Amino acid sequence: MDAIDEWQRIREQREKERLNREQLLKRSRDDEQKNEEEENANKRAKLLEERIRLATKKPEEEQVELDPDQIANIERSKMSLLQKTKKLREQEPILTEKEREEQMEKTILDVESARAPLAPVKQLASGVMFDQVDSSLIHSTRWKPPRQFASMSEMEADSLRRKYRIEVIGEKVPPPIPSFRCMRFPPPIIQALRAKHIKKPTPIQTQALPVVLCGRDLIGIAFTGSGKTLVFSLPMIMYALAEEIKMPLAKGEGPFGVIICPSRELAYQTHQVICQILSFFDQDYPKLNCMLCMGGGASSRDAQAPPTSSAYHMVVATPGRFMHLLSEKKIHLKQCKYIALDEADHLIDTGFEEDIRAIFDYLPPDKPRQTVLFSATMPEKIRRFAEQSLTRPITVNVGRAGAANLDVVQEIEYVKQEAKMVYLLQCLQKTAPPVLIFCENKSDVDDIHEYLLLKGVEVCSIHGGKTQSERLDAIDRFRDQTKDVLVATDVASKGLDFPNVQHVINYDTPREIENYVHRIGRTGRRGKTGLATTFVNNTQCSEAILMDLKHLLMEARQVVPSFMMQMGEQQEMNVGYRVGGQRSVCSYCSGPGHSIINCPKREREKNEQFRKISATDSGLGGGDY
Ligand SMILES: Nc1ncnc2c1ncn2[C@@H]1O[C@H](COP(=O)(O)OP(=O)(O)OP(=O)(O)O)[C@@H](O)[C@H]1O
Repeated sequence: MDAIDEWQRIREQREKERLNREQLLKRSRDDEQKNEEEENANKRAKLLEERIRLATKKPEEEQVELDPDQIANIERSKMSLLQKTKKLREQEPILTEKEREEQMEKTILDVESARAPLAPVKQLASGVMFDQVDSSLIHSTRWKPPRQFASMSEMEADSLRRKYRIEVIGEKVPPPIPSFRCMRFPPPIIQALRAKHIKKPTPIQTQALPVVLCGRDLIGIAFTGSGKTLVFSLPMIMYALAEEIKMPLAKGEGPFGVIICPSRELAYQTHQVICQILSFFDQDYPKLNCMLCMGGGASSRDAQAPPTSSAYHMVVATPGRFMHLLSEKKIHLKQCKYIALDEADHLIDTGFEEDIRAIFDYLPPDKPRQTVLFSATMPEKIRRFAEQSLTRPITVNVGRAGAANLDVVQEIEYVKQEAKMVYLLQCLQKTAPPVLIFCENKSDVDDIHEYLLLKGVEVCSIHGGKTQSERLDAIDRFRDQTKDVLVATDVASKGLDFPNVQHVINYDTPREIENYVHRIGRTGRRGKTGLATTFVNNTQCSEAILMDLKHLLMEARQVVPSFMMQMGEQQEMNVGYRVGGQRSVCSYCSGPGHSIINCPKREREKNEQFRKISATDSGLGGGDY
């Protein structure tokens, strides 16, 4: 029994050993297979990698040799930070004083123009910029130049442009047309122009009207009083007329076009110009309405209620009020294809940029539209800004942007601060009325107004502290010549058109040369000559403005007083003006006597931003207007 048990035990033992051996053998076979599979997978991955590398290999990668930059990079990576800085300093090009200054100007300008361009938010969000949009988004009108002009060769067109000193930039520029009749305006418009003694287009109108009538975007630059208002008003009327004939507007509908102005006074004036023209449309033509939309509450007597009971084909507006109506959905821009920005530099430059951007956002992003920008001055910053925001715009330029009107005789007089008021009375004798007196501050306007009233002068005044009704009343009374003298802050310096102003007196020198150009531009309009007298003294004038003034006078071939002439090279260098240099205007404000580095306008705007003074719809930006 024991032997049998023993035998049984040995058998079981052997059987166990055999099973273990088999298991071990199987495991080792499995491992081998696994290894083989892994090896194959690795081989396949390597093969694939190699194929990808070969397929995507750039020719230069085939070179095994490293290029000098790669070597330098490797070397640089081994360096300490101090060594790297030293090396970079050594590699910096040695710039001359002038080159360094130019580089600095470029950097400042790049920073200043780096803000996002004007475009509907929807368009910006989808990454579509106006200059990249297809031509189906360009507003097209039915207007065509008459055959004799359409068939004009480019050479003929250029020679006509040279004759009128017109400069154009852009593709496929329509020909200049020196006749309103040839511009195919309907009889009521021609009659309305005749009634205002407007028979022949001014140079800016000769070229810019065909551009806008064709439906192209425009950047218009021309000196003060050269008739820019008609360039953006007449095409809007023509477009509204064509649309109304095609499909009359129902109650509450419209507008087809909008003009945005930076001040209520300017909006009021432009609205009047359009209404005067519309009053010549007889029963043979559809009735067109133009709404004036501006702030100022109940006092803004001509401002209309939003269109619920009637249709408005056109709107002239200030940005703040217009934005308000848009946001309250009291007005919409679904049918609007035409938008004009008067004094665009001023609108965009000051606190209105955000309002303008918001207004653009209400325009349908996928429909064609036409944008027209106009200004008497067009600093580089605004030009860049506008070029980014328009569709293949055409720039029409008559004279240097920011240059003074050559029809104005400019006189500069040194008057001590305490003698100014008395001398003012004497100065008023220089010409017959009407005379405009400009001051920087509201309190000076009030003082002069009171003083002249006491002296028996028929005088009225305007500044930002007065009610809207008082402001418009003063403008009307000066315009209809019931008053001989208007004393004003810069609220009246931009764009306002008074007939036959004989003399503009700058009681104090404006802080910026742009304002000087606008102020003196209130005279010498419609081709007539005018006189401008500016009081200067050393208590109130900055060196930069005096240098600007000196160069502006020289450019306009005016007499430069000897004390200004003596402002020598050293002072010119102090304010950054390069005598004999190629560039002689500030790329920020077009001032001819300083550079962007020490631009008084930039300085003021920076300070204003710092103090968080934002412009309101009350007039012209911040400041003591
Ligand atoms: N072709 C023309 N012929 C004669 N007068 C004109 C002509 N076009 C416009 N005018 C008149 O010239 C005056 C100045 O026009 P407007 O106000 O449009 O000038 P502007 O260029 O806008 O000036 P600013 O830059 O000061 O705003 C107005 O009284 C206007 O009626």
